[in-house]
Amino acid sequence: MTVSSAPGKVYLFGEHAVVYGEPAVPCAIERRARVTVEARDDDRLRVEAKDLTLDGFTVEYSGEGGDTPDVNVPTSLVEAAMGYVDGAVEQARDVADEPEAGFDMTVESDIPLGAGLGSSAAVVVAAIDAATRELGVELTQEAVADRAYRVEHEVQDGEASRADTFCSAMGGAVRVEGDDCRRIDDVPNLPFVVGYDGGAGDTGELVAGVRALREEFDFAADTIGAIGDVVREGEEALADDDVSAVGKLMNFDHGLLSALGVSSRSLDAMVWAAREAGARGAKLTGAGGGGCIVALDETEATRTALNYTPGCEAAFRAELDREGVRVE
Ligand SMILES: Nc1ncnc2c1ncn2[C@@H]1O[C@H](COP(=O)(O)OP(=O)(O)OP(=O)(O)O)[C@@H](O)[C@H]1O
Ligand SMILES: C[C@@](O)(CCO)CC(=O)[O-]
Ligand SMILES: [Mg+2]
Repeated sequence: MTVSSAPGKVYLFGEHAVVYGEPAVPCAIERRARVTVEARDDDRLRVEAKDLTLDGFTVEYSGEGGDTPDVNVPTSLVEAAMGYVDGAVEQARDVADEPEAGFDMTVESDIPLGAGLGSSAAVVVAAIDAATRELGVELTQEAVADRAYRVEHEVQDGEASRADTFCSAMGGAVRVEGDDCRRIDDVPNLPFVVGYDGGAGDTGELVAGVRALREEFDFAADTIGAIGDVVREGEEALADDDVSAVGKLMNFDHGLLSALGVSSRSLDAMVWAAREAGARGAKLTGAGGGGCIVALDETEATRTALNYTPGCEAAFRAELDREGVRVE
Protein backbone atom coordinates (compact mmCIF):
# COMPACT_ATOMS: atom_id res chain seq x y z
CA MET A 1 0.00 0.00 0.00
CA THR A 2 1.27 3.50 -0.80
CA VAL A 3 -0.05 6.84 0.45
CA SER A 4 1.01 10.13 -1.15
CA SER A 5 -0.22 13.63 -0.47
CA ALA A 6 0.02 16.91 -2.36
CA PRO A 7 -0.90 20.49 -1.41
CA GLY A 8 -3.51 22.87 -2.76
CA LYS A 9 -2.60 26.45 -3.68
CA VAL A 10 -3.64 30.07 -3.81
CA TYR A 11 -2.75 32.40 -6.65
CA LEU A 12 -0.85 35.49 -5.64
CA PHE A 13 -1.23 36.64 -9.25
CA GLY A 14 -1.87 35.54 -12.79
CA GLU A 15 -4.63 32.91 -12.98
CA HIS A 16 -6.47 32.80 -16.31
CA ALA A 17 -3.83 34.93 -18.07
CA VAL A 18 -1.37 32.06 -17.53
CA VAL A 19 -3.45 29.95 -19.92
CA TYR A 20 -2.39 32.38 -22.73
CA GLY A 21 1.31 32.38 -21.91
CA GLU A 22 1.47 35.21 -19.36
CA PRO A 23 3.41 34.43 -16.16
CA ALA A 24 1.63 33.48 -12.91
CA VAL A 25 2.67 33.02 -9.29
CA PRO A 26 0.74 30.34 -7.37
CA CYS A 27 1.77 29.40 -3.81
CA ALA A 28 1.23 25.96 -2.25
CA ILE A 29 -0.72 26.01 1.03
CA GLU A 30 -0.87 23.61 3.95
CA ARG A 31 -4.07 21.87 2.88
CA ARG A 32 -3.58 18.51 1.22
CA ALA A 33 -5.20 15.79 -0.83
CA ARG A 34 -4.16 12.28 0.18
CA VAL A 35 -4.40 9.29 -2.12
CA THR A 36 -4.03 5.72 -0.89
CA VAL A 37 -3.22 3.13 -3.55
CA GLU A 38 -3.09 -0.63 -3.38
CA ALA A 39 -2.22 -2.72 -6.42
CA ARG A 40 -4.80 -5.36 -7.42
CA ASP A 41 -4.33 -8.77 -9.01
CA ASP A 42 -6.57 -7.81 -11.95
CA ASP A 43 -6.77 -4.79 -14.26
CA ARG A 44 -9.69 -3.12 -12.48
CA LEU A 45 -9.83 0.18 -10.74
CA ARG A 46 -11.83 0.77 -7.59
CA VAL A 47 -12.01 4.37 -6.45
CA GLU A 48 -13.40 5.67 -3.22
CA ALA A 49 -13.69 9.45 -3.11
CA LYS A 50 -15.00 10.31 0.32
CA ASP A 51 -15.19 14.06 -0.13
CA LEU A 52 -16.80 14.25 -3.53
CA THR A 53 -20.19 14.93 -1.95
CA LEU A 54 -21.33 14.94 1.65
CA ASP A 55 -22.31 11.31 1.17
CA GLY A 56 -19.19 10.36 -0.71
CA PHE A 57 -19.32 7.87 -3.52
CA THR A 58 -17.76 4.58 -4.38
CA VAL A 59 -17.38 3.40 -7.90
CA GLU A 60 -15.98 0.27 -9.41
CA TYR A 61 -15.38 -0.06 -13.10
CA SER A 62 -13.06 -1.79 -15.51
CA GLY A 63 -9.84 -0.41 -16.94
CA GLU A 64 -11.59 0.01 -20.30
CA GLY A 65 -14.17 2.29 -18.70
CA GLY A 66 -17.02 0.13 -20.00
CA ASP A 67 -19.13 0.07 -16.84
CA THR A 68 -21.60 2.76 -15.88
CA PRO A 69 -21.12 3.60 -12.24
CA ASP A 70 -24.18 3.28 -10.03
CA VAL A 71 -23.92 6.34 -7.82
CA ASN A 72 -26.15 9.04 -6.40
CA VAL A 73 -24.22 12.16 -7.45
CA PRO A 74 -24.55 14.13 -10.73
CA THR A 75 -23.02 12.21 -13.63
CA SER A 76 -20.90 15.16 -14.79
CA LEU A 77 -19.26 15.35 -11.36
CA VAL A 78 -18.54 11.62 -11.39
CA GLU A 79 -17.23 11.76 -14.95
CA ALA A 80 -14.84 14.58 -14.11
CA ALA A 81 -13.62 12.87 -10.94
CA MET A 82 -13.17 9.60 -12.80
CA GLY A 83 -11.34 11.55 -15.48
CA TYR A 84 -8.76 12.86 -13.01
CA VAL A 85 -8.18 9.55 -11.23
CA ASP A 86 -8.38 7.54 -14.45
CA GLY A 87 -5.90 9.89 -16.09
CA ALA A 88 -3.53 9.53 -13.14
CA VAL A 89 -3.75 5.74 -13.37
CA GLU A 90 -3.06 5.84 -17.13
CA GLN A 91 0.07 7.90 -16.43
CA ALA A 92 1.26 5.43 -13.78
CA ARG A 93 0.67 2.46 -16.10
CA ASP A 94 2.60 4.24 -18.82
CA VAL A 95 5.52 5.15 -16.54
CA ALA A 96 5.84 1.62 -15.17
CA ASP A 97 5.07 0.05 -18.56
CA GLU A 98 2.32 -2.01 -16.94
CA PRO A 99 -0.76 -1.31 -19.06
CA GLU A 100 -2.83 -3.91 -17.20
CA ALA A 101 -2.12 -2.71 -13.65
CA GLY A 102 -5.25 -2.45 -11.48
CA PHE A 103 -5.66 -0.51 -8.24
CA ASP A 104 -7.85 0.14 -5.23
CA MET A 105 -7.64 3.86 -4.54
CA THR A 106 -8.99 6.10 -1.82
CA VAL A 107 -9.02 9.88 -2.20
CA GLU A 108 -9.30 12.10 0.87
CA SER A 109 -8.82 15.83 0.82
CA ASP A 110 -8.78 18.92 3.05
CA ILE A 111 -9.11 21.11 -0.04
CA PRO A 112 -12.63 22.31 -0.88
CA LEU A 113 -13.65 21.13 -4.36
CA GLY A 114 -13.86 23.52 -7.28
CA ALA A 115 -13.15 26.48 -5.03
CA GLY A 116 -9.95 27.85 -6.55
CA LEU A 117 -7.57 26.10 -4.18
CA GLY A 118 -6.36 23.58 -6.75
CA SER A 119 -8.13 20.47 -5.47
CA SER A 120 -8.01 18.85 -8.92
CA ALA A 121 -4.26 19.33 -9.29
CA ALA A 122 -3.56 18.05 -5.77
CA VAL A 123 -5.63 14.90 -6.37
CA VAL A 124 -3.94 14.17 -9.71
CA VAL A 125 -0.43 14.85 -8.39
CA ALA A 126 -0.91 12.69 -5.28
CA ALA A 127 -2.57 9.92 -7.33
CA ILE A 128 0.24 9.75 -9.88
CA ASP A 129 2.88 9.73 -7.16
CA ALA A 130 1.18 7.00 -5.13
CA ALA A 131 0.29 4.79 -8.13
CA THR A 132 3.77 4.96 -9.69
CA ARG A 133 5.42 4.17 -6.34
CA GLU A 134 3.00 1.29 -5.86
CA LEU A 135 4.34 -0.07 -9.18
CA GLY A 136 7.90 0.36 -7.96
CA VAL A 137 8.83 3.52 -9.86
CA GLU A 138 9.92 6.72 -8.13
CA LEU A 139 9.40 9.84 -10.22
CA THR A 140 10.98 13.22 -9.48
CA GLN A 141 8.59 15.98 -8.41
CA GLU A 142 9.16 17.60 -11.82
CA ALA A 143 8.17 14.40 -13.63
CA VAL A 144 5.03 14.04 -11.50
CA ALA A 145 4.19 17.69 -12.32
CA ASP A 146 4.57 17.08 -16.04
CA ARG A 147 2.41 13.93 -16.01
CA ALA A 148 -0.22 15.64 -13.85
CA TYR A 149 -0.37 18.55 -16.28
CA ARG A 150 -1.17 16.16 -19.13
CA VAL A 151 -4.11 14.82 -17.13
CA GLU A 152 -5.50 18.27 -16.18
CA HIS A 153 -5.08 19.41 -19.76
CA GLU A 154 -7.09 16.49 -21.03
CA VAL A 155 -9.86 16.56 -18.41
CA GLN A 156 -10.26 20.34 -18.80
CA ASP A 157 -10.64 19.96 -22.58
CA GLY A 158 -7.31 21.53 -23.38
CA GLU A 159 -8.02 24.53 -21.09
CA ALA A 160 -5.21 24.18 -18.53
CA SER A 161 -1.83 25.70 -17.78
CA ARG A 162 1.01 23.98 -15.97
CA ALA A 163 0.63 26.31 -12.97
CA ASP A 164 -1.60 24.33 -10.59
CA THR A 165 0.00 20.95 -11.14
CA PHE A 166 3.57 22.30 -10.99
CA CYS A 167 2.82 24.21 -7.78
CA SER A 168 1.20 21.20 -6.12
CA ALA A 169 4.04 18.85 -7.09
CA MET A 170 6.90 21.21 -6.11
CA GLY A 171 5.41 23.13 -3.18
CA GLY A 172 6.40 26.67 -2.17
CA ALA A 173 5.87 29.72 -4.38
CA VAL A 174 6.39 29.04 -8.06
CA ARG A 175 6.49 30.96 -11.31
CA VAL A 176 4.98 29.49 -14.44
CA GLU A 177 5.11 31.02 -17.91
CA GLY A 178 4.12 28.63 -20.68
CA ASP A 179 6.32 25.56 -20.34
CA ASP A 180 8.85 27.43 -18.20
CA CYS A 181 8.19 26.40 -14.60
CA ARG A 182 10.40 27.21 -11.62
CA ARG A 183 10.33 27.65 -7.86
CA ILE A 184 10.76 31.12 -6.39
CA ASP A 185 13.09 30.96 -3.42
CA ASP A 186 13.26 33.62 -0.73
CA VAL A 187 9.69 34.85 -0.80
CA PRO A 188 8.79 37.18 2.06
CA ASN A 189 6.44 35.94 4.78
CA LEU A 190 3.00 36.04 3.17
CA PRO A 191 0.18 36.09 5.76
CA PHE A 192 -2.55 34.42 3.67
CA VAL A 193 -6.15 34.52 4.81
CA VAL A 194 -8.68 32.56 2.76
CA GLY A 195 -12.41 33.30 2.58
CA TYR A 196 -14.67 30.56 1.20
CA ASP A 197 -18.25 31.12 0.06
CA GLY A 198 -19.11 27.43 0.12
CA GLY A 199 -19.60 27.43 -3.64
CA ALA A 200 -17.65 26.22 -6.62
CA GLY A 201 -16.87 27.14 -10.20
CA ASP A 202 -16.17 24.83 -13.10
CA THR A 203 -12.58 25.56 -14.15
CA GLY A 204 -12.95 24.29 -17.73
CA GLU A 205 -16.11 26.35 -18.30
CA LEU A 206 -14.69 29.54 -16.76
CA VAL A 207 -11.53 29.30 -18.86
CA ALA A 208 -13.64 28.75 -21.98
CA GLY A 209 -15.66 31.88 -21.10
CA VAL A 210 -12.53 34.01 -20.86
CA ARG A 211 -11.29 32.56 -24.15
CA ALA A 212 -14.55 33.56 -25.86
CA LEU A 213 -14.29 37.14 -24.50
CA ARG A 214 -10.67 37.35 -25.63
CA GLU A 215 -11.70 36.31 -29.14
CA GLU A 216 -14.61 38.75 -29.23
CA PHE A 217 -12.93 41.88 -27.85
CA ASP A 218 -9.41 43.20 -28.31
CA PHE A 219 -9.69 44.93 -24.95
CA ALA A 220 -10.29 41.56 -23.29
CA ALA A 221 -7.02 40.37 -24.84
CA ASP A 222 -5.45 43.62 -23.56
CA THR A 223 -6.84 42.87 -20.08
CA ILE A 224 -5.09 39.51 -20.15
CA GLY A 225 -1.88 41.29 -21.17
CA ALA A 226 -2.40 43.75 -18.30
CA ILE A 227 -2.62 40.82 -15.86
CA GLY A 228 0.78 39.74 -17.21
CA ASP A 229 2.12 43.24 -16.44
CA VAL A 230 0.72 43.04 -12.90
CA VAL A 231 2.47 39.70 -12.40
CA ARG A 232 5.84 41.02 -13.63
CA GLU A 233 5.50 44.03 -11.32
CA GLY A 234 4.44 41.65 -8.52
CA GLU A 235 7.56 39.54 -8.98
CA GLU A 236 9.66 42.64 -8.40
CA ALA A 237 7.67 43.47 -5.28
CA LEU A 238 8.31 39.93 -4.02
CA ALA A 239 12.01 40.20 -4.74
CA ASP A 240 12.07 43.51 -2.80
CA ASP A 241 10.17 41.93 0.15
CA ASP A 242 7.59 44.66 -0.37
CA VAL A 243 4.42 42.97 0.94
CA SER A 244 2.44 46.19 0.77
CA ALA A 245 3.15 46.50 -2.98
CA VAL A 246 2.26 42.82 -3.40
CA GLY A 247 -1.14 43.57 -1.80
CA LYS A 248 -1.80 46.54 -4.06
CA LEU A 249 -1.04 44.44 -7.11
CA MET A 250 -3.36 41.67 -5.87
CA ASN A 251 -6.13 44.28 -5.71
CA PHE A 252 -5.38 45.33 -9.26
CA ASP A 253 -5.36 41.73 -10.43
CA HIS A 254 -8.78 41.14 -8.88
CA GLY A 255 -10.17 44.13 -10.79
CA LEU A 256 -8.86 42.74 -14.07
CA LEU A 257 -10.21 39.25 -13.34
CA SER A 258 -13.53 40.83 -12.48
CA ALA A 259 -13.51 42.62 -15.85
CA LEU A 260 -13.02 39.22 -17.47
CA GLY A 261 -16.24 38.06 -15.80
CA VAL A 262 -14.86 35.42 -13.44
CA SER A 263 -15.70 37.07 -10.11
CA SER A 264 -19.07 36.77 -8.38
CA ARG A 265 -21.16 38.71 -5.90
CA SER A 266 -19.93 36.64 -2.93
CA LEU A 267 -16.28 36.75 -4.06
CA ASP A 268 -16.53 40.53 -4.44
CA ALA A 269 -18.23 40.83 -1.04
CA MET A 270 -15.40 38.88 0.62
CA VAL A 271 -12.73 40.87 -1.24
CA TRP A 272 -14.27 44.15 -0.06
CA ALA A 273 -14.72 42.90 3.50
CA ALA A 274 -11.03 41.99 3.59
CA ARG A 275 -9.94 45.35 2.19
CA GLU A 276 -12.15 47.27 4.60
CA ALA A 277 -10.72 45.24 7.49
CA GLY A 278 -7.27 46.50 6.54
CA ALA A 279 -5.89 43.62 4.47
CA ARG A 280 -2.93 44.64 2.33
CA GLY A 281 -4.69 43.20 -0.67
CA ALA A 282 -7.41 40.74 -1.62
CA LYS A 283 -8.44 38.91 -4.76
CA LEU A 284 -10.25 35.85 -5.95
CA THR A 285 -8.04 32.80 -6.38
CA GLY A 286 -8.11 30.17 -9.09
CA ALA A 287 -10.75 29.91 -11.77
CA GLY A 288 -13.37 31.98 -9.87
CA GLY A 289 -17.12 31.89 -10.41
CA GLY A 290 -17.45 31.10 -6.70
CA GLY A 291 -15.22 29.53 -4.10
CA CYS A 292 -12.34 31.35 -2.45
CA ILE A 293 -10.63 34.68 -2.12
CA VAL A 294 -7.14 35.16 -0.76
CA ALA A 295 -6.09 38.19 1.28
CA LEU A 296 -2.86 39.25 2.95
CA ASP A 297 -3.22 40.25 6.57
CA GLU A 298 -0.86 39.51 9.44
CA THR A 299 -3.52 40.58 11.94
CA GLU A 300 -6.74 38.75 12.80
CA ALA A 301 -8.90 41.62 11.45
CA THR A 302 -9.58 40.13 8.00
CA ARG A 303 -10.52 36.72 9.32
CA THR A 304 -12.88 38.28 11.84
CA ALA A 305 -14.46 40.52 9.21
CA LEU A 306 -14.91 37.60 6.81
CA ASN A 307 -16.64 35.60 9.54
CA TYR A 308 -19.27 38.36 9.72
CA THR A 309 -19.62 38.74 5.95
CA PRO A 310 -22.87 37.39 4.49
CA GLY A 311 -21.95 34.84 1.85
CA CYS A 312 -18.71 33.79 3.55
CA GLU A 313 -19.03 30.27 4.85
CA ALA A 314 -15.54 29.84 6.28
CA ALA A 315 -12.43 31.93 6.79
CA PHE A 316 -9.07 30.46 7.67
CA ARG A 317 -5.41 31.20 7.70
CA ALA A 318 -3.28 29.35 5.12
CA GLU A 319 0.45 28.84 5.59
CA LEU A 320 2.80 28.52 2.64
CA ASP A 321 3.64 24.83 2.26
CA ARG A 322 7.23 24.51 1.12
CA GLU A 323 6.91 20.78 0.60
CA GLY A 324 5.21 19.52 -2.54
CA VAL A 325 4.09 15.97 -3.21
CA ARG A 326 5.37 13.48 -0.63
CA VAL A 327 4.91 9.94 0.59
CA GLU A 328 3.04 9.78 3.85
N1 LIG B 1 -11.37 14.98 -2.79
C1 LIG B 1 -11.64 14.72 -4.05
N2 LIG B 1 -12.07 13.50 -4.43
C2 LIG B 1 -12.36 13.26 -5.72
N3 LIG B 1 -12.26 14.15 -6.72
C3 LIG B 1 -11.83 15.37 -6.40
C4 LIG B 1 -11.50 15.72 -5.06
N4 LIG B 1 -11.11 17.00 -5.04
C5 LIG B 1 -11.21 17.44 -6.32
N5 LIG B 1 -11.63 16.47 -7.14
C6 LIG B 1 -11.89 16.61 -8.58
O1 LIG B 1 -11.53 17.91 -8.99
C7 LIG B 1 -12.70 18.64 -9.44
C8 LIG B 1 -12.57 20.11 -9.11
O2 LIG B 1 -11.56 20.65 -9.94
P1 LIG B 1 -11.58 22.13 -10.51
O3 LIG B 1 -10.36 22.29 -11.31
O4 LIG B 1 -12.90 22.43 -11.14
O5 LIG B 1 -11.51 23.00 -9.17
P2 LIG B 1 -10.29 23.24 -8.20
O6 LIG B 1 -9.10 22.52 -8.71
O7 LIG B 1 -10.71 22.93 -6.82
O8 LIG B 1 -10.11 24.81 -8.32
P3 LIG B 1 -9.11 25.64 -9.30
O9 LIG B 1 -8.82 24.77 -10.49
O10 LIG B 1 -9.88 26.85 -9.64
O11 LIG B 1 -7.93 25.90 -8.45
C9 LIG B 1 -13.84 17.94 -8.73
O12 LIG B 1 -15.08 18.15 -9.41
C10 LIG B 1 -13.39 16.49 -8.81
O13 LIG B 1 -13.57 15.96 -10.11
C1 LIG C 1 -7.92 29.49 -14.31
C2 LIG C 1 -6.56 28.78 -14.23
O1 LIG C 1 -5.57 29.72 -14.65
C3 LIG C 1 -6.22 28.41 -12.80
C4 LIG C 1 -7.19 27.50 -12.10
O2 LIG C 1 -6.73 27.22 -10.78
C5 LIG C 1 -6.59 27.60 -15.15
C6 LIG C 1 -5.21 27.00 -15.38
O3 LIG C 1 -4.20 27.69 -15.25
O4 LIG C 1 -5.16 25.83 -15.77
MG1 LIG D 1 -8.42 22.75 -10.71
